[in-house]
Amino acid sequence: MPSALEDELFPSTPGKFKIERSHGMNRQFHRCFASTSTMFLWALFLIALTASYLSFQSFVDSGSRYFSASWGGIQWEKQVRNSAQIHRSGGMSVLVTGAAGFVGTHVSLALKKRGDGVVGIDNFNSYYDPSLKKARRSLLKSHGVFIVEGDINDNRLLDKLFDTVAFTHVMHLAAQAGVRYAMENPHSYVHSNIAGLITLLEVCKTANPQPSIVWASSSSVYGLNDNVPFSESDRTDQPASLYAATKKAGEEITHTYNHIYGLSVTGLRFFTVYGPWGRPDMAYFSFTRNILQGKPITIYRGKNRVDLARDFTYIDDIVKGCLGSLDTSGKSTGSGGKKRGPAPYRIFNLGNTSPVTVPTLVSILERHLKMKAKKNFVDMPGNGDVPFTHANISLARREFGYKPTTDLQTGLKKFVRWYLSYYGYNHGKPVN
Ligand SMILES: O=C(O)[C@H]1O[C@H](OP(=O)(O)OP(=O)(O)OC[C@H]2O[C@@H](n3ccc(=O)[nH]c3=O)[C@H](O)[C@@H]2O)[C@H](O)[C@@H](O)[C@H]1O
Repeated sequence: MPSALEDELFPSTPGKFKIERSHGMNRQFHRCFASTSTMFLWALFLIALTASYLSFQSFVDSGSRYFSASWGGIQWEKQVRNSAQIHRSGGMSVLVTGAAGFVGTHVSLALKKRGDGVVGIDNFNSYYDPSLKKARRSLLKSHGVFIVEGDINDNRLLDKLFDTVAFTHVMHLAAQAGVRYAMENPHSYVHSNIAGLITLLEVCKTANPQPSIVWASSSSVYGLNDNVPFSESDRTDQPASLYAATKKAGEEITHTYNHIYGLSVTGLRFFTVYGPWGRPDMAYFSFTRNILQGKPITIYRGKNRVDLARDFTYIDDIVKGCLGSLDTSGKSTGSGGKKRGPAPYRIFNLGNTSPVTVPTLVSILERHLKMKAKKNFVDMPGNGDVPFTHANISLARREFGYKPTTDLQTGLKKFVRWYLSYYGYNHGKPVN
């Protein structure tokens, strides 16, 4: 005989229905009641199942976070504090974000060499070969600079760093770089250049004392501006790429934090920085690799076959600009998230003031490499590039004596020397 529950679940035999009807209203009421309580039991069961799944998930998440965290602990704190030690009078302790990046490595090294305290943070992402970033980390380690592996979106890590060291300055260089890659992976620009920036500023605003912030904007904010040379007061509301748009947004976002919380902010518009330990995604670097490997290179051309040009700026000049900015940044005025008075908000171009065309860049590389490039000229695709850049640097010169001294010929010679010593002529694989 089928049970009552089976009856509820399988009321499909026509004969049965007839019998049930003949039992009248009382039977109907019991059926209805039994059906509601069954559904109620099932609902309870499902809720309990979901709740236990969710709590298991959060246990797994927090567990994996705990176990995979590469930071924290007494030894870690000791390394952070040692790295942040200041070894000159009037020195600063600087948190350098993106410290395993191209500019980050050079700036960290220069600060350390003059006796400032430096702690780096870098997420070692794979936008380009992470082994180059790790080699830069080893270089910094040999000079006493410790890089914490972590993301600037991790506010717990940032809080912990500020709990461990009272940083006087933040040199914020962590970013998703690259103009054309923004069409491939737009969200990575939002993640690093917008969300990451805000996470960092939130931590800086509540830190006590608040640090002064110097950060990397970009020449690309000038976008379709055609006033030459580009001055800081020129319009920057016509970005040509999402990369440029996120950097411009960064300028507006930092202004807000300066205005509301009294954070001292200096934005640096870098103009196509190049040099030893550079970024493999940039033209001068990938051209070098391809020329050495006998592979063709693509040279973009503008409208009416006009050559593209960039105000290529050598890394050592950029480093001087970064240190000059840190030295003159002025203090933040807030504390505990409250503004106490107006704080400096500055923006500077850091360029070279002498644009060079891309074909000229290639011929300089050919000379240094003693090899001919296989050149493919193609019309510039609509991918965010701008036809030329040219910096007016008078503001930075006036404020902290910024004066670039390395021309492209000299700078590329140093780059090629480094490239060959790092990768050798067998290209691609580091020699050590
Ligand atoms: O100043 C900046 O704010 C930016 O500078 C840099 O961007 P760009 O000036 O675009 O440098 P880069 O890619 O080296 O291309 C150089 C030239 O080579 C041309 N180019 C490029 C690639 C190629 O295959 N062929 C080619 O002709 C290309 O059309 C261009 O004319 C940084 O990458 C960026 O992160 C940001 O910091």
